[in-house]
Amino acid sequence: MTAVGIDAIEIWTGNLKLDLPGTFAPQKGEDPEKYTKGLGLHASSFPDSYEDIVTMGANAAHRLMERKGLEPDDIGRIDVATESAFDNSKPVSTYVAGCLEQVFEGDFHHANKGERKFACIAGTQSLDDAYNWIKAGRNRGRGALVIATDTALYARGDAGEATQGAGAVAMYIDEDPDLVELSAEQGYGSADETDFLKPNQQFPSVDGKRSVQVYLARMREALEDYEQVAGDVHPDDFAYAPFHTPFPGMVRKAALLAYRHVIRDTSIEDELADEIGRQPRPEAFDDDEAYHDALRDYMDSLKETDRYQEWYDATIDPTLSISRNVGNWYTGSVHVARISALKQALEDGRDMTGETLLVGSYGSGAQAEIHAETVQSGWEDEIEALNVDEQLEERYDLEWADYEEIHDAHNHDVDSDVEEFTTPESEFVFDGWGRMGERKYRYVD
Ligand SMILES: CC(C)(COP(=O)([O-])OP(=O)([O-])OC[C@H]1O[C@@H](n2cnc3c(N)ncnc32)[C@H](O)[C@@H]1OP(=O)([O-])[O-])[C@@H](O)C(=O)NCCC(=O)NCCSC(=O)C[C@@](C)(O)CC(=O)[O-]
Repeated sequence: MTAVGIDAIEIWTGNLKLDLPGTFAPQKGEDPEKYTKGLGLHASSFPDSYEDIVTMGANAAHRLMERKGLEPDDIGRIDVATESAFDNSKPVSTYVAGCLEQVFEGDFHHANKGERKFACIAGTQSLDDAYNWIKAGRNRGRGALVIATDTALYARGDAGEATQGAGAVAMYIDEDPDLVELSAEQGYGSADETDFLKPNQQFPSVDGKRSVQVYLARMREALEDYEQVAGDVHPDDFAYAPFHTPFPGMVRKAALLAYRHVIRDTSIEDELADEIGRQPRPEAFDDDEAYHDALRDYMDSLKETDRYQEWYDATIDPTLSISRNVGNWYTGSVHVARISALKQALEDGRDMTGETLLVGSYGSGAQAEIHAETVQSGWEDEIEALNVDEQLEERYDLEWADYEEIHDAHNHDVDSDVEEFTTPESEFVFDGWGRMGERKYRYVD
């Protein structure tokens, strides 16, 4: 069977940055360590006044197409995953195609375009659509462009304001991919939940504490479902586990639960038994409460073991390095985590070809999905070609007053006219409104 997966990937961060411990925490009267140690966040990315989900998505796709020498004719689908769309009918992918047609010869008239919505998991669902389209043989030798782009803003004063972010990830899905092959096996955990939603409103209604619990519950279901099709997962089976990362502290919680689950009935549980005992089993308890108390105690002890900490440092921590500095990119977040891990592997000189990634996506509302990816032999060139560090370094560092202005500039209910903080260069920019209320874009050399 032909391998199908991600051939190339590019990211585009919003051009502005908010320093969370340095600028945000003091204004909130909070300890900076709530951000750096608690949430695990140092900074978030924001779009400048001329940026939005279209410019960020088109800029990431432009870089990707140029680098891979792709022409519009090579692309048979453009799927955009976003939960920040500004139009209930015309998909963002049409705007992105319009942008790209300004800089490439040819057009995308024969490409199928769409938009996917299911909170943050829509990016992974778009990968599925592309994978299925290619596997079904309907692609006529062409690949799919998948773009995950979001401006994750919360209402001012909402607890979620700490976890904002903005950026896009563009991926080219093709046969015989250079980066990773996607597994056919997938596991799902899905339920009708009311934890985070935007009922025809720009900023989310969110029950933050509950959203954390729902994330953990759905991820666990997805892992169990994945094991039904792929067999039991063992920690030695995968090199990294990139997870949806609304903030690194969320993944810290998920990783501990996942580790407990995957070491159950393995030699690792046996080896740890002298130090912390064996995992509690429900049948040994008279009631649920006693079982859950025992489970919590076991997890507290597990977290402190060298064995767990070494696993966490090697397998999870490398997936969080970009997220720490950009915040939540919603649909792009798990794809940023994959890049972080592979970037760390490259910096460590690790040979990743043939290694497995266990990828956990999540979207509020709520659904989790787990699948595996096999790293391909072209991965080093793909990751080496990224300019993530330069992009992050070049962001304009917002003062508090700037932050207030730029939040207003992107608030659909506020009529504000904010000067740009950065000067666009070799990128698409928002260029005003058309006669039917459409957004217009232009490429700035
Ligand atoms: C995440 C919350 C709830 C945090 O809400 P909060 O009330 O601002 O923060 P907190 O008081 O819970 O503190 C956060 C952590 O910092 C710690 N802390 C506190 N102070 C200190 C200190 N001085 N030194 C060290 N640590 C400190 C504190 O103990 C805690 O750690 P924990 O106990 O949870 O491990 C909020 O930011 C929020 O509502 N965020 C938005 C929702 C969200 O991100 N949920 C995540 C799961 S849902 C999801 O991932 C989906 C999503 C959001 O991406 C949307 C989609 O799918 O489309």
